[in-house]
Amino acid sequence: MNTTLSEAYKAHPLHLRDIIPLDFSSAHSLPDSHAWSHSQPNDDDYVSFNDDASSSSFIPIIDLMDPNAMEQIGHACEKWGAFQLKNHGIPFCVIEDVEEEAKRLFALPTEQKLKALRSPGGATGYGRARISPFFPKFMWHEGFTIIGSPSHDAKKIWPNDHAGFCDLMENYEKQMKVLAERLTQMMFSLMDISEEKTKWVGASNISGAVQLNFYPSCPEPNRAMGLAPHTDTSLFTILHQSRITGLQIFKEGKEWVPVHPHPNTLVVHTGDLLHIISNARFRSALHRVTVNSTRERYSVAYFYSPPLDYVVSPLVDSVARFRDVTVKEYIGIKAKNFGEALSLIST
Ligand SMILES: O=C(O)CCC(=O)C(=O)O
Ligand SMILES: [Fe+2]
Repeated sequence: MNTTLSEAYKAHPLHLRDIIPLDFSSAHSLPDSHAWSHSQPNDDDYVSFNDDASSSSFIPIIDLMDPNAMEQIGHACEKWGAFQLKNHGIPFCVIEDVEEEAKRLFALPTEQKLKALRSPGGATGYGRARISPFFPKFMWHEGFTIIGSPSHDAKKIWPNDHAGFCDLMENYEKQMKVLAERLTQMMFSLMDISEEKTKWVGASNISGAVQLNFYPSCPEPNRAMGLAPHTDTSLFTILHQSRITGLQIFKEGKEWVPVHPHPNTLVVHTGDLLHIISNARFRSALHRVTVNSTRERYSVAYFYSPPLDYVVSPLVDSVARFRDVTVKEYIGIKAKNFGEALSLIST
């Protein structure tokens, strides 16, 4: 069982108030604790998706079977820090089954979900987004984090009926890992990184996690926030989003752009660790999630990172913009300093 990523969070315990979500099923108005001061745009503020729209307005959709996929991925990671991926090889039914299990989980009564509440020093189970302590207001969101086997947490929720959930999640994690390895090899070959330095790819002790996200429909979506702006701590993240728009990427430090869901495509975000390894060539994507008044939204994120003791450093020939840091150390810096983490390790 891979519990390594949990180790990195033990030293950074959270207060229970930053872990226990609101009981959204009984929230018929927006409590002050969840009311963000300024108006949040939602997807109604954007023109609906249209394939003819200017290609520079939407993150690129890349076909993994395209002979030029690697170059396209490089370009997307430089410009956007994100892309959508089709023909990725993960069977549709695998993704659909995981989304169904996420729906089954989040539809449970609050007291049943709270049985698997993340412990203050823990990394897995049910709870608010980990970034909650860094914002003055809470988010319109519930999450469930899985590292390795989810059986320990799932058993608390479904004492006699957790095997199906666990099998589907473990299979999803396994399949995502294979895809992540393929993408890592592509990104590393774009940067001319030698095989000597990428021996960890394919190892069993990589740091991987699956995050199930639920955004209930919200009585005042324009004053609420699904997930506040953040970058992922991972090397990169592979995300499945349900058919509801909500995810937005901050493009080139200028504007929020919606990432509209497309059937059978996965979203890939560059994370902080790839930002460091590429010496800021591949930028970690600042992203956030908006909510809406009528539709619930689900997403499933797979975070992929090297083993905890791997030393992350810029693996390019130019002057290094970041100092060396182990994955575990960087997770600690991010857990304490959030948005300042990259600048704290800048040279
Ligand atoms: O729900 C989404 O689309 C994004 C989720 C996300 O950013 C995360 O889990 O880190
Ligand atoms: Fe994220």
